[in-house]
Amino acid sequence: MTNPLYPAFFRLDRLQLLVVGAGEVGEEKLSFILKSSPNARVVIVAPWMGEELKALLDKCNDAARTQVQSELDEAGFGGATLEAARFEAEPAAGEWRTVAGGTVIWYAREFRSADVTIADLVVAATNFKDINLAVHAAAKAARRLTNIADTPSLCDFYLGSIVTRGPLKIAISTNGQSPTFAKRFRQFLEAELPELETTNLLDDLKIFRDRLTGDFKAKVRQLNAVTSSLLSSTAGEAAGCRCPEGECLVEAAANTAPAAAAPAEPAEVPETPDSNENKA
Ligand SMILES: C[C@@]1(CC(=O)O)c2cc3[nH]c(cc4nc(cc5[nH]c(cc(n2)[C@H]1CCC(=O)O)[C@@](C)(CC(=O)O)[C@@H]5CCC(=O)O)C(CC(=O)O)=C4CCC(=O)O)c(CCC(=O)O)c3CC(=O)O
Ligand SMILES: NC(=O)C1=CN([C@@H]2O[C@H](COP(=O)(O)OP(=O)(O)OC[C@H]3O[C@@H](n4cnc5c(N)ncnc54)[C@H](O)[C@@H]3O)[C@@H](O)[C@H]2O)C=CC1
Repeated sequence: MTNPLYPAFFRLDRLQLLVVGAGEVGEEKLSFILKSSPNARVVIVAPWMGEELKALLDKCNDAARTQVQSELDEAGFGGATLEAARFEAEPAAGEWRTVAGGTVIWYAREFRSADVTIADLVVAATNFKDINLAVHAAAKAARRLTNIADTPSLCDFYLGSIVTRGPLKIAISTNGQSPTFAKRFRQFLEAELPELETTNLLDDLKIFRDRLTGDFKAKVRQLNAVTSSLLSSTAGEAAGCRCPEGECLVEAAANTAPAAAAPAEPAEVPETPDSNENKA
């Protein structure tokens, strides 16, 4: 079977998300969305909201109340954010903030076609096929990107399992074939990828990258040289080396760190088939 899905990473603080339905599935979708993108702006339309989702949102809100601006800035969530979308002259049944400046607003009523106009992305998660179909029809008529949770064939995009390690974000999809495998593979990667070392490695690489001078090709050469140990550690594993607890990566991070402190002269590295030098 072919797999033509194209992954992209959305900035949900700049986009408005509409979720129709706030029961079990709405809770599952929103818990992962807010975990990965706590700065998201979300509008929920549903006559009732499940207790678990309410509890999750209350917890986010409580944490947000004790948040101080400096912590937000430090976590990279500072600065201007977009206002959350609202339905004019309609009272919200609930409004929650998150630590990262995200907002969730709930309107306790049935879905109306015009609701989709406030959103860039629409997720339908009600337990009624006909309502989900109505959400799909309205969203597509308004050319919104649409996810109909119970009908993969109507989805413009799938929600994936997500692994976050500092700046590294990995999204997993099985092309809709086995969400349970996506979940298990997430758990596998979460267990394998050390949080601190992965974050440090990427932070060092950013420092190194920011200090590079010279033309594009020279920069690519230096970045390839300093990261080549990452590939050799993978090659080591392929050759039978089983490093427990992600030690290969830790080692690679350690080897990379000194280079981050003082960028080396452009190193001559052999061309590899995946060399990026000619790509902008
Ligand atoms: C197409 C897709 C559309 C979409 O929702 O975007 C879709 C569709 C459906 N899911 C169903 C069931 C389950 N979904 C999960 C879990 C997750 N589902 C997620 C994504 C996706 N689910 C998209 C494809 C992703 C891909 O390409 O792989 C994850 C990854 C992300 C997320 O939800 O945010 C999240 C794991 C998050 C994590 O833990 O990391 C579990 C397991 C569990 O809950 O423990 C079960 C029960 C067991 C099972 O069926 O596997 C059903 C049948 C409903 C029914 O039978 O009534 C449908 C409809 C159908 O397939 O027809
Ligand atoms: N994609 C996925 O990962 C999964 C999808 N599903 C499918 O998702 C669907 C939803 O199931 P649950 O969340 O368990 O249902 P649920 O009964 O827990 O919640 C339904 C929600 O829809 C809302 N709703 C009902 N009528 C509405 C209307 N006219 N307008 C707006 N909101 C309305 C309710 O207020 C409630 O919040 C099912 O069809 C199920 O097959 C189920 C499991 C996983």
